[in-house]
Amino acid sequence: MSANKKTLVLKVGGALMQCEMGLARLMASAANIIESGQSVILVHGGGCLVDEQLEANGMETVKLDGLRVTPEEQVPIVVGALAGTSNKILQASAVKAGITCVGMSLCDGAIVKGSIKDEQLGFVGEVSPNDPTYLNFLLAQGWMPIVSSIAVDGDGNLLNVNADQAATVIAKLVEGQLVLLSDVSGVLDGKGQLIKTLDKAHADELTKLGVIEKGMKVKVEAALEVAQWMGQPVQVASWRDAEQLSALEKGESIGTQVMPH
Ligand SMILES: Nc1ncnc2c1ncn2[C@@H]1O[C@H](COP(=O)(O)OP(=O)(O)O)[C@@H](O)[C@H]1O
Ligand SMILES: CC(=O)N[C@@H](CCC(=O)OP(=O)(O)O)C(=O)O
Repeated sequence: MSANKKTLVLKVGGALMQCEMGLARLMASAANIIESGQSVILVHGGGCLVDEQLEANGMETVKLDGLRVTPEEQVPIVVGALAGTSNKILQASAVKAGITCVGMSLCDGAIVKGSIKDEQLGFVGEVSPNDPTYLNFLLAQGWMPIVSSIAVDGDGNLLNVNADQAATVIAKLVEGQLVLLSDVSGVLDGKGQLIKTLDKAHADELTKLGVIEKGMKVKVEAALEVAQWMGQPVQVASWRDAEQLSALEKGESIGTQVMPH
């Protein structure tokens, strides 16, 4: 791997797992980027798969400010949908695209420290960067880690972590370039138009107005946190435009550029 290129940390949302064409395109782009000498880490969600699995088991989905309230009885279903089904769907697609990948979660190699975020949310985790050794080892082999957002705390509780928040921690761990890929072209304004650049003041204003809400509120907060931490913009874009990812290398922007200031 080239030493002067930052590792690309791509976060994909759950809707991708239900779109075969989107999956194939994303993996083809990732394969090209890896081929060009840049390392890639894929961090993924799977919220819609969790919703489906909960419903199939007669359980309710409750969210607070974009985060799933996760009572103890839902933990096995959440873990199965994220660390199991979602992770393996992505691995299968990566292998098909010729990528050597390793399926993992936030529980592996002590990469992060996890704790319960807020008792109100149940088994929802907050994570902080801990030790990048395992990830760096995988990247040094030219392999692509595929990371689900399941973590564990010091007491051995499995925790459900929002995948955008998981991606911020992975980006910090490897000091990588973070791109949050969702099912929308980026952050949209009140008229549904794409916002090309977004700073904190503008994001706060749109959040107050209710234009940025739910999952996008969590995503923008995650993007702002990493942009400020790294001192460089973070992109929020669509996985439907995965072929545009190569434009990033040329310094071009895709989707919404979330600014550090
Ligand atoms: N201002 C906004 N711009 C774009 N999407 C928004 C906005 N506010 C709320 N959303 C919602 O946020 C969703 C993306 O967040 P989320 O569902 O968590 O995505 P993912 O699963 O890809 O992480 C969009 O599909 C949209 O429904
Ligand atoms: C605590 C929390 O909200 N966890 C998320 C984890 C999955 C996720 O974030 O998936 P997307 O990226 O597809 O939204 C959830 O259970 O839905």
